[in-house]
Amino acid sequence: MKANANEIKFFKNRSIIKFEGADFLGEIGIDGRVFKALTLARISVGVISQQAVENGLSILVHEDDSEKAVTCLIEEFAPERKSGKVSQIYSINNVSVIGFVADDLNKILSELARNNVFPLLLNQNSSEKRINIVVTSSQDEKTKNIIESEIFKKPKTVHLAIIGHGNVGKTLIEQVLHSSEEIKRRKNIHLKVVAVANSRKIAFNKKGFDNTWSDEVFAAEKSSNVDELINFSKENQLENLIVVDNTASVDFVKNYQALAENGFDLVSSNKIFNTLPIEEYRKLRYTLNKNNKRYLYETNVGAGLPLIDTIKLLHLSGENITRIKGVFSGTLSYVFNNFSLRDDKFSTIVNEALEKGFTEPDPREDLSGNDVARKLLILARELDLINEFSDINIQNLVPEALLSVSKQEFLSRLEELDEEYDKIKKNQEPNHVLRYVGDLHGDLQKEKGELDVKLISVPATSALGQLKGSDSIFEIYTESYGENPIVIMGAGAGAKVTARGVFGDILRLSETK
Ligand SMILES: NC(=O)C1=CN([C@@H]2O[C@H](COP(=O)(O)OP(=O)(O)OC[C@H]3O[C@@H](n4cnc5c(N)ncnc54)[C@H](O)[C@@H]3O)[C@@H](O)[C@H]2O)C=CC1
Ligand SMILES: N[C@@H](CC=O)C(=O)O
Repeated sequence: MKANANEIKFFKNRSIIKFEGADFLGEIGIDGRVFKALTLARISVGVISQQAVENGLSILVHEDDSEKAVTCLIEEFAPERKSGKVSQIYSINNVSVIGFVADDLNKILSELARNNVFPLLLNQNSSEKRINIVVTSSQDEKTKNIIESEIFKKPKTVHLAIIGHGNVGKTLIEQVLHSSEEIKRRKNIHLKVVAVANSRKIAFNKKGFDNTWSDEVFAAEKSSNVDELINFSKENQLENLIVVDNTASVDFVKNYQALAENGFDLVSSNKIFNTLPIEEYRKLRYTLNKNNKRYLYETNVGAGLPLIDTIKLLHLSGENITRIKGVFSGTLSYVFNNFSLRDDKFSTIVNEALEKGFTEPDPREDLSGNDVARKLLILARELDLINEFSDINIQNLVPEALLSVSKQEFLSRLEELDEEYDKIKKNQEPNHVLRYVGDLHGDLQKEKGELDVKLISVPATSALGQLKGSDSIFEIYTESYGENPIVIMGAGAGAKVTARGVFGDILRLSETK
């Protein structure tokens, strides 16, 4: 029988009466006495479920009748309670019942489970495919929405919380708002941005933000706090939750665990989590598995380039990756591509990269080599290597004296780097250019690989030497491909390409939700 729009029934304010006993198997007349007692008390009975294994009965009644139902059963079964045959009679209040007809109950149950909804009661009339499920009232609207979108093929609503609305986050929100109608039409997915946060405050809009989102964030009064986000998602019973971390924050990643435990899938352009000590890295993966949640971070390396997925697939399919090297930083690509060819000062070009939105919030993260080192470590861990950040040999381009000053002071003293880099440029062999490279090598079948991050001088005619703009290049050497690496090249930084990559991760999660 086909599902039909008229067949969803929704009743709030119900209670489950639980009747539990030690061993009723083979006992005749118990059920009859239960129903007779309830009938004499003029209590109307709804969904009934019999738990053969635990030897119990669950009966749905209106919540106004719940106390009376428990009392009349306690009276009826006084002797059995005394002998211990009936162990417990009690009620679970604040539940709702949803009745529907579905062709594929398993699909619905798995969608509900993915959203942390586990029915308290379920009964099914197999010939009619009619199902009644009982859930706690704090999840009833969410349950109804999920069932409706499954059986009536209504657009599936995916609720997005965007954390960080700087270069990448702001562009992402604009891209989502711009494409949401098209995605609804083509994919039957309704993307709603319901929360936007920065380091100070968080704004919510249950209906979904529109183009005035930044005014709403400006006017928001709630302080930026993940508990606010979790409470908001619960109070509003939001299904299909994704949190998107577009910060570079060391603090925000500490919330991933709690978010996964509270029903959120995760997407991140922030690289910090994947470079934490391996124990913490593994702990989140364990929590994700346990809670049936996913974490995607394609933009962690190579911005919008399809790098992590490619490496994951190669590795998963058994291909032996023997080395990965290249220019991993869009910022340092831009800086050295331009500095090598132009007569401008090093500081001028670094400032340009900053203005173009290629750098990390603090550009010293790029110039110190930390950002490239993180990317290298993320790739190493995709290959199941257990390297730590401290294993990486990093050539830091920031002078010691500027490492611990404020970002503003660093930027105002940037010209102090000019003389040094001018010298390095001039000391190269003829027709050579500077490139800042990452190299993962060694025996990658062992527990750990060798990770080097350094500034080198290469012939201008080489593959690295011909790099342009802010392009990154990744050479992936594998056993099957021999000496000719798989090469992935393209914009390695920039708000638009990165936001597009984050958007891709959101869609990937939404489609499998
Ligand atoms: N710019 C690029 O080309 C690429 C950037 N990324 C990554 O994207 C992330 C964001 O970069 P941008 O947008 O350029 O940075 P940004 O500095 O422009 O924006 C960062 C945003 O995060 C917010 N924020 C910081 N700490 C927070 C916290 N604890 N809680 C809530 N919000 C917080 C800030 O208020 C700001 O809105 C970084 O992790 C970066 O590594 C990744 C690939 C490419
Ligand atoms: N600052 C980074 C941004 C992308 O990860 C870079 O320049 O590559």
